[in-house]
Amino acid sequence: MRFYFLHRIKMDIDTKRHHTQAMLDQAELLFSETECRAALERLAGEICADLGGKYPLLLPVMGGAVVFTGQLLPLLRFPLDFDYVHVSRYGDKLEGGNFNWLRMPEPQNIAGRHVVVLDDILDEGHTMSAIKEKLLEMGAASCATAVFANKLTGKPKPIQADYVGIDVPNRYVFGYGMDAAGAWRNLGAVYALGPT
Ligand SMILES: O=P(O)(O)OC[C@H]1O[C@H](OP(=O)(O)OP(=O)(O)O)[C@H](O)[C@@H]1O
Ligand code: HPA
Repeated sequence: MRFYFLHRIKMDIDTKRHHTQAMLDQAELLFSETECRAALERLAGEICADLGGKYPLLLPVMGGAVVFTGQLLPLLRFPLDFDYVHVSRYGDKLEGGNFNWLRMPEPQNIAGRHVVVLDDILDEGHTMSAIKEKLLEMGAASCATAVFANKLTGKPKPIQADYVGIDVPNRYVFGYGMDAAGAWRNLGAVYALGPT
């Protein structure tokens, strides 16, 4: 019986691995690793110029911001503090739903600080807008926003990011921290989902 279940789990994982690989094989490369690096370095230069003297508090939005943040931090050679926000409204889906607030920093760590929210993508803009509103309510002195990718949705957004790495077309994109059905956050380049 135990063998049957282990065998079953392995088959499920094999199927999932196969589907996940197929997703990448059918995807379109939008920005290569070299192009992503160049965009990151430009964006880091802008943040250094504007915020280098302000001892800001950096707040990545987990989990999509993990690659962007990990690549960006070593380029910010000035004093800063670090904490994180964890909120999700897509989960493994391709369309956003209700917010699932999983973590916000303690209000006493926000009050009076210049905060910089980091995220992988600004799509409809609801996530960044809601986070910024909360941080200002918590007493942040200012709230700057930086996203690696800004999606050109062609629709009005409740917020525009102050710092943008790349503009992506109005398609579902993944890589560089952005997931496709939970997978492929680990890619150093940015892809658009192919036909399903
Ligand atoms: O601009 P919006 O339309 O609000 O979408 C952008 C948000 O969606 C994704 O998060 P998601 O909810 O998928 O959680 P994740 O970080 O776990 O991927 C992404 O990381 C942004 O936080
Ligand atoms: N890709 C990955 N995650 C996302 C996207 C997207 O296009 N939009 C919102 N979250």
